[in-house]
Amino acid sequence: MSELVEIHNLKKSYDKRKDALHDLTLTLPRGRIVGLLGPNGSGKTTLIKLLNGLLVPDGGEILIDGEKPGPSTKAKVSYLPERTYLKNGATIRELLSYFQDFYDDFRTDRAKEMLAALRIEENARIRALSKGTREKVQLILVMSRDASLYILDEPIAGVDPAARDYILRTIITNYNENATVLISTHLITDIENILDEVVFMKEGRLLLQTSVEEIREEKGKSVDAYFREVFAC
Ligand SMILES: Nc1ncnc2c1ncn2[C@@H]1O[C@H](COP(=O)(O)OP(=O)(O)OP(=O)(O)O)[C@@H](O)[C@H]1O
Repeated sequence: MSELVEIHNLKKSYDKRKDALHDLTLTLPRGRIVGLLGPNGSGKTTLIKLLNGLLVPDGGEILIDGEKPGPSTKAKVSYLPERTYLKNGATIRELLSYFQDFYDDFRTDRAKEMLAALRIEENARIRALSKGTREKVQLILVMSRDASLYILDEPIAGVDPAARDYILRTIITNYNENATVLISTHLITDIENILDEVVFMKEGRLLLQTSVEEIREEKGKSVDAYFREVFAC
């Protein structure tokens, strides 16, 4: 079976003086949880937007399950953006039905179970929720799809530490073994226990792609400690 994501010589610049992504080549296998890590401005969100078809590359190619980002890949990719996009006036129950109508692979029962575990009321309106609860709701909606690729941009930044553990467990238990989860975050210590591998980006380029096991065994370090060493200012 081919790799789930193949990226070849990808290039993107917002202005001519500097490339946000420069000749990036990367593959993501199926069935892995991958940390997309790098300092501020290294190109993580740009890559994520390109994977979701929200930006168009200036050069190179992205293939998801053999297809360029577009309507048919959108049906296979479940995306948690950096910022919340939920309609403020909607209740959670309305959002569940909206997701059910919109995505064939949405599992309402799974979403309800997670909402109940985090004691989030389905009657609540989004505008009445705290920022962290809104983020939890959004992540629950994204993880309740049976997607091939989950792309999570900073999924736990606004969530309290106790809920982080539940959310990370939710991520591990709610994706099928052929799916891949790509997680961009600066909270490396919090997530490194669930990661299979990491991609380090620097200045729009791939610096390193390796398994977490290799960092632990060969470098004798946690991913967080290794990241701090590699990117020391
Ligand atoms: N809309 C934009 N217009 C102009 N430049 C942009 C835009 N978005 C990103 N950039 C630039 O592209 C580069 C990569 O930014 P990007 O947001 O992809 O990085 P990032 O790794 O996600 O950063 P962070 O960790 O801070 O979220 C940076 O130099 C940034 O200033």
